[in-house]
Amino acid sequence: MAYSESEALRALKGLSDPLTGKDLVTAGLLNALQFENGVVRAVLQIDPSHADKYEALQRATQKALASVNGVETASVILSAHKSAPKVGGRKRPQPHAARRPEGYQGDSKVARVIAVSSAKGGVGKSTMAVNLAVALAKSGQKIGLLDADIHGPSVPMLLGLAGERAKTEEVEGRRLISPKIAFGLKAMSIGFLTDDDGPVVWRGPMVQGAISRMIWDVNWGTLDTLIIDMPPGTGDAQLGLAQDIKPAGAIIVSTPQDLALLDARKGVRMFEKVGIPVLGLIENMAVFTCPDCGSQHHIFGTGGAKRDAEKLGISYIGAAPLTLPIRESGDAGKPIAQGNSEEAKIFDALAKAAFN
Ligand SMILES: Nc1ncnc2c1ncn2[C@@H]1O[C@H](COP(=O)(O)OP(=O)(O)OP(=O)(O)O)[C@@H](O)[C@H]1O
Repeated sequence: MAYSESEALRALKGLSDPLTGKDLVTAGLLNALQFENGVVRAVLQIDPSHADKYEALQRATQKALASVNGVETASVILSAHKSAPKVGGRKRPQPHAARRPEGYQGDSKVARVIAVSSAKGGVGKSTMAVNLAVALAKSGQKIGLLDADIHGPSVPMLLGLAGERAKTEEVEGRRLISPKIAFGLKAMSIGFLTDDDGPVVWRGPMVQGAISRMIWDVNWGTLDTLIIDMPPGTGDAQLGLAQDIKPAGAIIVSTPQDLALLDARKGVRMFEKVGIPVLGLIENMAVFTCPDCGSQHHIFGTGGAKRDAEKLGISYIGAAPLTLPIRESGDAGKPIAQGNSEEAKIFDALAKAAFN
């Protein structure tokens, strides 16, 4: 039998909200319910201060949805996200009360979303995401960059925006967060939304809620590409995030080191699991050229990334070298891709190859 939303809602009405005792639909927990190609996705909007109490409900919801006719896979995400408050009293028509508008924010025109991911920390994923974004913006494209690395947001520093705070603005009756503009692109990071400089220690559902908020409640306007700098790793948090964001494709960044490549394989599998195409692998820190004598050193090994990409059946987009100017420009908040250096040309070529 084919999937029917009313059957799914009936199944959900059999589950109760641990706080109010009401069924989860009546309690208003159901924030989104979508079905596509055998996969049903639900988002439960919860109060983050009671996140613990909802873990059992998350599992029960998943089980209930998986038993609905026509459903092959059910995925349920807990989100602390609340829709942007309406201002000015003007009501906008909502296509379905329990469904988030398609796309990344009802009012935005974001042509596509691409995730930049690494299975392992410290391989230069954020440096890569920032420089690819700057290279694309330099070529005249409208680019947004969302730092989804909640625990270690580095985009503010890499774009020279450390310490800046985001403001909000009213857009068509909704209060949205204004992105920061730097090097011709629009950027958003949790670093612009929090007040203290300490590490952000949040639980999974709260992280997802914060990232959803940055996607749906930021005034991105019209974009050719929104690049998401994903948190490193291939655990449940990253998987949930990939499902929540549903990017059109993912780029994996890895160093040539065996360990990083092994993890990169896990990253490829993670995206495959949720039906997100992997656009290819970019190798970072591939070679170091001695500035004094010009000799080349493959500090993290050589050849493995290309071989692995072939084995995994994904394309090998290209490589960036390990150079002092890349590191120094990152630390100084002036991405190297903005200029005309040799490195900038490499990022221009990588951006062209990855986002053509
Ligand atoms: N190609 C490169 N050449 C020289 N230094 C680099 C290069 N790529 C990244 N780095 C440096 O390596 C360090 C880690 O980079 P970055 O923060 O981009 O990694 P990451 O993978 O995003 O890390 P995390 O996963 O911890 O967020 C930074 O100091 C950065 O300047």
